Amino acid sequence: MDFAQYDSSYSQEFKDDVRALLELGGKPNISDFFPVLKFFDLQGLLRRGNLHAKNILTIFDKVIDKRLQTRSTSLRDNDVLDSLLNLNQMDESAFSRNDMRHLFFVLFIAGTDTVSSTLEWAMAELIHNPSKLEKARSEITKLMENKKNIIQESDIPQLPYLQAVIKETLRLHPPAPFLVPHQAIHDVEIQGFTVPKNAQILCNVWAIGRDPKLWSHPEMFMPERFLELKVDYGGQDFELIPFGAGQRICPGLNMAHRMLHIMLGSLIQNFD
Ligand code: HEM
Repeated sequence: MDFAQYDSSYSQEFKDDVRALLELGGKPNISDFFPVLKFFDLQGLLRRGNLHAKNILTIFDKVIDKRLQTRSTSLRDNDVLDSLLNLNQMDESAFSRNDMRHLFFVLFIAGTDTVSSTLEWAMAELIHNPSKLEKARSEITKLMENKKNIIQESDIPQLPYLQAVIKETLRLHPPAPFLVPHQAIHDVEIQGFTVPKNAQILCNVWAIGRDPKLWSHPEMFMPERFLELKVDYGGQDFELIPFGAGQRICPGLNMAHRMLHIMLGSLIQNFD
């Protein structure tokens, strides 16, 4: 079963369920404003979300079953699934099959649509701004002149304009526009506002990314701004936090950083 095979029915089903779950998660939910209504799930968001989540978990079950059939009794260590199955076989109580299904669930939900939607936005912005696309292409062509292969991870630091394109895309189109809901564990005062204990906190990074007090011409796609600004999305510069910040910052940041640059870079390098 190969998720990367675009014509496989599993990968299509899986993609549709992930997309549907993320769309449901991004919809305004009346229960966020009136928590007393949570139980009634008036918009059916929870009910529909649970259906898609169940489908995804079933697909993982099939993947795990198939691997269990093909793998021999000895412990193999070929990929993440093998390593997790080894852990599970060594001590089922320490790492159960259910833990495995849910670990894959969170990794795939958090790590697929976020990267693909950022890539789609980057391509859309570049297509609407052909001079910026040309600038990105010439930077890549120049660097790769004497190299035979497509962009590698080690090339990323030498591609400042490509890096600026990714930052500018995440500024304008953060895939998690409100980050992930957090909860205040005690009363806290921030700049004169009291946030009461247990309040749900949504951080509007979409609005921060377009705040005219922070960015000049905030609605314009201008990667050049990042060539001068020393601002990064590592969680230290609060004007650009598409991955969040602090203790719960996205653990996939480094992987996403590499994937975004390599994928966008090789698309620009190889297609017109
Ligand atoms: C453009 C790509 C991505 C963006 C913008 C992004 C953004 C985020 C954000 C905003 C959060 C919540 C942070 C918070 O609680 O405030 C998060 C959490 C998370 N992300 Fe990412 N992410 C991306 C890619 C990935 C990838 C590739 C993976 C792994 C394969 C991943 C795995 C996770 C996980 C497991 C969490 C939950 C962490 C926790 O609950 O503490 N993400 N991400």
